[in-house]
Amino acid sequence: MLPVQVTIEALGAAGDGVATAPDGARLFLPGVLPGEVVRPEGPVVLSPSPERVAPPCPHFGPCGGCVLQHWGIPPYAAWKRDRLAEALARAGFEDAPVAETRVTPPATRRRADLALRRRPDGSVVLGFHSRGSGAVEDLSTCHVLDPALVALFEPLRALLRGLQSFRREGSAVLNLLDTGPDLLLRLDGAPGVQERAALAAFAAAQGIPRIAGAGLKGGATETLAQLGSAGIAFAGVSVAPPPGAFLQATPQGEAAIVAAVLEGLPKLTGKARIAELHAGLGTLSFPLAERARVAAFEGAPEAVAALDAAARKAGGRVTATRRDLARQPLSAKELESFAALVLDPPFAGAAEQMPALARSALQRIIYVSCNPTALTRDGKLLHAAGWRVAKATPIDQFLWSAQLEAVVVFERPRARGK
Ligand SMILES: C[S@@+](CC[C@H](N)C(=O)[O-])C[C@H]1O[C@@H](n2cnc3c(N)ncnc32)[C@H](O)[C@@H]1O
Repeated sequence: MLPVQVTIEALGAAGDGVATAPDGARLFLPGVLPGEVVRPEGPVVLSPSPERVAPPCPHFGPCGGCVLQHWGIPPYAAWKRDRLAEALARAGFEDAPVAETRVTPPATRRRADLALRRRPDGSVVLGFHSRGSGAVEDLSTCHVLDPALVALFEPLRALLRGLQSFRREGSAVLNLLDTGPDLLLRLDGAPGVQERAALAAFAAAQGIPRIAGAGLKGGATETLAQLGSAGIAFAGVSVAPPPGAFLQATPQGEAAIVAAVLEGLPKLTGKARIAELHAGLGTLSFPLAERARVAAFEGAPEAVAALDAAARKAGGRVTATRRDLARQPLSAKELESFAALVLDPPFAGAAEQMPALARSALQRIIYVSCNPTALTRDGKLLHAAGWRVAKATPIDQFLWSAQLEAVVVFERPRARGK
């Protein structure tokens, strides 16, 4: 039986409040804050925290996109900073210098993967997955997404309602590029000739240069409508991303990551080279290339092709190599010629690459992390090999979520006498 009331001790990694029941059981309760007295059934807040604020979005609660809109920004940002400090402490870096959290503003997210469902009456549900269930929250608005993407919700619903190739479920990946919104539709049917005409008319009406399609379970991506070029620039270099490509979630988050990465570089001589792992489209490669030559490695074939084409046009300071770094990590020997290394691995981290990094002769490793648990695991190896943290910067790319992005600058202390 649930206790009558509990006090919230802290927030857990998923943003739920943690409390201890009288019988010692740990309770995880959504929508509460540290210090609040709460009736667990509901939960019902009996004494609200002074840090509690009114959530701005009408979908907050059921929508799984945000979990912390009810918390004031200063304590929320401090919580994210503490989580980074804890992740590093668990790796052995007890006193790592952790900067203040760089928080990104609302209404700036430029990438959304929206779930789609067709109701029995033919109408379309479009939104993020509901919290704790497979259902989809039908969104009228969104306070984190860029308004240019929110403005597409209703027109997309109307388009999808008329598409026979959308039977029961699908998703719409929207990337807001410099050239406008880029749309990738993953549907449970294949659009025919007439539907392609409807998609082209939709693209023209909504100022969408490209619409691509793919099956629900992945497979080949094909262009369904192309009215113009799709592009985005990094440090002034224009890249043509494949549909649905990875982008840093907000321009402000990207700028904060780039700034922290560049700040973490050592002094570089004219001939210095930087190794960059998990380079994607070159978000970091081109800013890095303003400081040194960059050898960029990336596993996804479409991303590396886009990066390579842009790099060649830009004059060759970036070389792009396709490499699966989980199967074929760079060896300590291969790393010898680099002045510094930047890695920005996927959520799983870089377990296979870390042993070679730890024992390499590198002096600096700049680790861009989107997963504190993987950062702890990967950081442990560096700690054991004598590395220290020169600076760690938490970056709140996913406002009001429990996710945490960070740039951590690892430095090898110089051997005595050198
Ligand atoms: C977090 S994204 C970062 C991309 C880029 N640095 C950026 O800022 O846009 C991680 C990248 O790692 C790549 N990746 C994932 N697994 C990989 C692997 N086994 N080998 C090489 N690259 C991989 C993904 O394709 C993706 O581009």
